Amino acid sequence: MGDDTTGEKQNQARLIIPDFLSLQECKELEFIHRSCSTVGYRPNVFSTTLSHLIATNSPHLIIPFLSIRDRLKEKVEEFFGCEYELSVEFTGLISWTRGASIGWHTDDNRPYLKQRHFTAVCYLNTYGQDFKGGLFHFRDGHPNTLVPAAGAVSIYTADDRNVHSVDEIIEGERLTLTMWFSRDSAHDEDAKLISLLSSNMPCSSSKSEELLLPRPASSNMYWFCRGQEQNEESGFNICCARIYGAGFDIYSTEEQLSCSDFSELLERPLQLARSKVLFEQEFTNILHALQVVQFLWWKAPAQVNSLRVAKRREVWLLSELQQGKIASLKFMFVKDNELANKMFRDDRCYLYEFDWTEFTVAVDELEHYSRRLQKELVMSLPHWRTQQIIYKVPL
Ligand SMILES: O=C(O)CCC(=O)C(=O)O
Ligand SMILES: [Fe+2]
Repeated sequence: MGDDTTGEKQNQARLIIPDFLSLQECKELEFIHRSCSTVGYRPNVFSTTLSHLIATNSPHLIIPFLSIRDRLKEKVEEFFGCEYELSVEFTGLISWTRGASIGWHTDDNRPYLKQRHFTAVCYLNTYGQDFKGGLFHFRDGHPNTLVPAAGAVSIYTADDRNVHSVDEIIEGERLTLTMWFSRDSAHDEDAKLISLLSSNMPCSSSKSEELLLPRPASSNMYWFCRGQEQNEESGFNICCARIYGAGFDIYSTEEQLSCSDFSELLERPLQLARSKVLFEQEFTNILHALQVVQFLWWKAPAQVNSLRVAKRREVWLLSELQQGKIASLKFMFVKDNELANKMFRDDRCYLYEFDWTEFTVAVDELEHYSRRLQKELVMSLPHWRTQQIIYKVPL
């Protein structure tokens, strides 16, 4: 994000820090977003909120947000001189794809947004490398244009000292971690999240050992259409499109693929295939399959050297019949293949030399990763309940 862009100290209205997050932190949040996001609140925008993670049986995935969230809040309070006064009003991963943009606005520009006092936007990927378009502009003052780069954060007041806009995305997916802070503790998201967690968490000791697997929300939250009109005859399911976009196919062992219950199909066990080869293991549902695929792409470069020996799984060559089934599934879940490809096809996943052994390691590694986060969550929750605040508990 440019050179020294430390913002307008004169009126203390904005602060830009180029390397606030490590690349590893950016990649981990990217993994979470690509595994869990739903269709967002504006055209061509996707989002992953903390409450959504809790509601879809993935509460442990809020753990990677915590230290970043704590550091950001501290930074905002320090810069604006309001130590211990702010509440987090919203935390979410937001991605913008082709066609998304926003004109001049302030972040408190609606009566129901007046509680938003400060904004922090962390850029998780990089202009020119991961997406084209999507430059950020402040209308007044300096700096006026920000070129998003992974790890940078931009902090500013949500009022009219910081009228801003984002250029249209031309290609790729522009990803941010966006947070809003309020001086009004009535708008604290932590209290709501803690109460959600308490009602959604497996609390008995036997259950807390059980591996948390994602549970899809209602199918319309994953259905993307041009112009956002809900239409099953056009558009596509974003979870399927992301799996296809990474070079995999989806296979179901269901005897009959019927169109009437087609969205339920994604809530049932599914298998993954690639280049006419089927992987033995069944995944619990489409979100679980998607999570495995995204985990592989997150970890792939490092995994080659992994010493862990995976439990062996078989792979089989697909029969003609199975290939037919794969094609009908694709036809059901991706009506607009051209649009799905434009949005989610990642050529890097095709160039990469794929290997089923490495994939098997990724499946096991994901389980270890989830168990580790789960353990941390179970240990942290009592502290959060007592303090009524969500934070990284030193364990
Ligand atoms: O992503 C950005 O750079 C800013 C987005 C924004 O202005 C908003 O969501 O209000
Ligand atoms: Fe904004």
